[in-house]
Amino acid sequence: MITVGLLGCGNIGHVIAKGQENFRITAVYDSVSARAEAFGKEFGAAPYDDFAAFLQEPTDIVVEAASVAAATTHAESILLAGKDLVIMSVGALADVSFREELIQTAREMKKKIHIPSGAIMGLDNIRVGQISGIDKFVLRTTKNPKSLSREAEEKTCIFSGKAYDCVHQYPKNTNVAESLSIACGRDVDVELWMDPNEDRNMHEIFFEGEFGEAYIRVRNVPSPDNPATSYLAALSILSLLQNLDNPLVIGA
Ligand SMILES: NC(=O)C1=CN([C@@H]2O[C@H](COP(=O)(O)OP(=O)(O)OC[C@H]3O[C@@H](n4cnc5c(N)ncnc54)[C@H](O)[C@@H]3O)[C@@H](O)[C@H]2O)C=CC1
Ligand SMILES: O=C([O-])CC(=O)C(=O)O
Repeated sequence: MITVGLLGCGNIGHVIAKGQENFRITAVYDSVSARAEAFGKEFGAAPYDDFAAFLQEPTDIVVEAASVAAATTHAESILLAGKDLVIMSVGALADVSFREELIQTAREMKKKIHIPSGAIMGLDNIRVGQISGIDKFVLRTTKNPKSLSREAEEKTCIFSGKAYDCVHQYPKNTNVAESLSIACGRDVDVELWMDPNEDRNMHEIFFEGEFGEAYIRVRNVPSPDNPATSYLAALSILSLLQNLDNPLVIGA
């Protein structure tokens, strides 16, 4: 049975705890220690308020489902502790030198860094962008203003530019922009819209290159406990964890 350490006992943490199958969450850490305590009690995991002690637990893999700040602070020490790592707050990897250092550490430690598909679909084959020419790559994200903790009377574009800048301005809402950039091997173009008439978290991907062209549209149900996060993002980690020890690997 794969043992998991969970960094971040929020919305995503709860979804994966409820779906434990082929893996067990045995240790949890949250900067709000009452959350780790309550989570530990509900799901039978050991709660920690000291990160070094959390890493001492003999877990196989740590799932970061907390924040870009948490991923930035803790990713390296997780790998150095000899654990595989799942990063949900992918915006942390927008800093190329930080990302390269992490990959180097993972290589030296013979550990893996997993980036789940999260709130989008198609991340697998978007990797063809690394081996074949791309003419255009645009991510258009549209969310209800509530999901962005904002208000708006009408559909409004609040960002248009590169993923690198978008994840710094909207770290809780655009991790997918960085996942796509890493997958296709270039800093992709991003538009971020808020629309009071849209009740889903919508991501549209426009991708053209040597392979042909693709248009992917995902209209995600927001998580009831955190409308910024699509429910699909939590399901995506769950699917990754449930299949870690599956000999049959599906997708690119
Ligand atoms: N890659 C993707 O496609 C997606 C990524 N996300 C990201 O996943 C992460 C988790 O999302 P949710 O569970 O919905 O968030 P949430 O806000 O419901 O839960 C986050 C939990 O982490 C804790 N936390 C925050 N910073 C921390 C730190 N520095 N150290 C320890 N604990 C910390 C909070 O106290 C909270 O309990 C967020 O960063 C979110 O932006 C969300 C959706 C899609
Ligand atoms: O959950 C979503 O729809 C996307 C999201 O917040 C992110 O990329 O951080």
